[in-house]
Amino acid sequence: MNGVEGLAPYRPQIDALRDVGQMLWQRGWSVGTSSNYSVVVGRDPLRILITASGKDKGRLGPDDFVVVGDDGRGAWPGQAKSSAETLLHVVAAQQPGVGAVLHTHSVWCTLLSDYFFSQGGLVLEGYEMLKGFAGVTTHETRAWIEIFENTQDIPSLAEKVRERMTDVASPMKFGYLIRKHGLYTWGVDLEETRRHIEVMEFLLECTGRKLLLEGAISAAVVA
Ligand SMILES: CSCCC(=O)C(=O)COP(=O)(O)O
Ligand SMILES: [Zn+2]
Repeated sequence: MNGVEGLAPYRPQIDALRDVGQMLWQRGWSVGTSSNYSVVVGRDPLRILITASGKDKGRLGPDDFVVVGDDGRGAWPGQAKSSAETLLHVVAAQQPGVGAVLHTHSVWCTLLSDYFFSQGGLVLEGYEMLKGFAGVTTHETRAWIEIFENTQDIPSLAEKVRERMTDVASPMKFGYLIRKHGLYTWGVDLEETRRHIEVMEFLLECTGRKLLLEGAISAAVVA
């Protein structure tokens, strides 16, 4: 079996990820080859279909994907190099109820992840759109979105993320930010994860624009 022959059983999932890539690129959240996407295609052993590294996410080709196992390595030889951030997908996919992971690099995520970094995270609260997150039934919800320092040491970041996703007392829900880098979200399947990323991006943009508005109003009051 050569590198891409093994992808044949996963054509429906590949097509779905290509569509998501086009949408996220059009929204401006996955430009310049940034971002990576995955879906779980097997359990026992874990198998994740993930984007190959360095590809234009708005124009993903049918062979721009890799199937990896829980060590983040190709499940068979000869495949392309998987995303540089593969282990962040593996850690999320290893958690119960996670069937897909999407990572984006929007302008608002990049700026807010730096602005709120010293506070360890940011709060999303009071917005009706919070009900777009699975299990949330009221706008009177307080979602804490954690921010991790950016690093090129992905195995070490993956361990930090694992600790917070498996924290029994208060596990991270919905997603997290990486400072000056981007957003990771997950869900039971690609449909739910796509909704989560749209909701998260919407709420982060609200947070950023509100800060700008408040700044403009206080400047006007002073003047
Ligand atoms: C210009 S994108 C820098 C790398 C990155 O953060 C990313 O999301 C894409 O990396 P990949 O290896 O998955 O293509
Ligand atoms: Zn990234």
